[in-house]
Amino acid sequence: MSYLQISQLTSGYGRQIILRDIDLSVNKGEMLALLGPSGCGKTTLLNTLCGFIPALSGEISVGGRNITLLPAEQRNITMVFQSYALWPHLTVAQNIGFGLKVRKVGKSESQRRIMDLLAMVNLEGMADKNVAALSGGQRQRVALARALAIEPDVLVLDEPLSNLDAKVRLSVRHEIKTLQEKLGFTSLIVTHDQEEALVMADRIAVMNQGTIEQLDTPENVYQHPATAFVADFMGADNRLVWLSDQLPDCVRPQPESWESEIYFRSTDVTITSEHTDHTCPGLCLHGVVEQSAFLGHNYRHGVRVNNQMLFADAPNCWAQQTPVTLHIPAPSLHIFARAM
Ligand SMILES: Nc1ncnc2c1ncn2[C@@H]1O[C@H](COP(=O)(O)OP(=O)(O)OP(=O)(O)O)[C@@H](O)[C@H]1O
Repeated sequence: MSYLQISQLTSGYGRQIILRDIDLSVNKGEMLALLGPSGCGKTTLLNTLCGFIPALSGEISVGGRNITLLPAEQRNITMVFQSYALWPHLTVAQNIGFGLKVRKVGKSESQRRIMDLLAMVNLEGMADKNVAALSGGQRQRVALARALAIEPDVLVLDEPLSNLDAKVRLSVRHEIKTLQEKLGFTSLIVTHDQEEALVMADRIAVMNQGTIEQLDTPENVYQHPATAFVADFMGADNRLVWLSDQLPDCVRPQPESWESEIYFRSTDVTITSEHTDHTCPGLCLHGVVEQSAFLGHNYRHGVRVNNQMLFADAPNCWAQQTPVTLHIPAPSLHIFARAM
């Protein structure tokens, strides 16, 4: 059995049900990312786990202990917030030691833990600084150290990086991941940034409208999305609807009497001149280049295929109005059957 086990959980606000029959398990020492668009219920799931809102039905257990009905302070789950939620009038060390003081941990033990944590989050020498004088990245490290100080059973991170600028974000996310691997804490991180989830998490739960659409490794969620929603959300946002029997044999789904929705990434398309023959299995589409934009590492083209605009990336820029063939290799096509 997993360390954190959520079974058939339903919860919401008043009469409004937000989460329906959520099943989720997190192993000890694992970092699991909850990924999904705004409003899909990520924060509601964290709040239910932490005991800030009650479960309407279902069960939550940690290490075999049923915590479903326990008040927040008895769950030993700590949350790191997007807004840091530090005490502005206290120093770095006082913030980190706050939970230890509440738990009446002795002064010398407390001091030792604070110093260890300061070193772990690369804030040595900052113990006596006021948190108001720190940068965003430093504040989030203090918040992380404060959460870890009380050695929670589960650490919950609610969009911990979204207040940081792009560059700091990249370094802090690697720091959190390194720390998690070193200390082996069990954690749940909420994000709506797919790259962040791919980089940081051991497994990802993709959420949509209060349910989990796929719970899998980053590689599988990216390369083998289980549903059309996951494919689209993970960046395969070119979409075609075809009759299955019009598809080449190599990508034809079973049963054939179904309409197919096909998703693929613009980065997986090869643009070639109009009459190029492609030998490797996949889909060939004929169209005309209508737009191109420089993305830095390559160009993104808008190519009209029949009446639809599809996007395709290439290292070189294809001129507007050029007739082209788009080739998408079979493994890059994510095909889902649709009932007619
Ligand atoms: N306090 C509340 N009272 C009533 N409804 C709420 C409350 N908080 C959130 N909701 C609703 O619950 C749904 C899920 O919201 P939630 O904050 O869990 O989504 P989220 O996935 O975390 O979104 P975001 O990425 O924008 O933070 C939304 O429809 C939202 O309007």
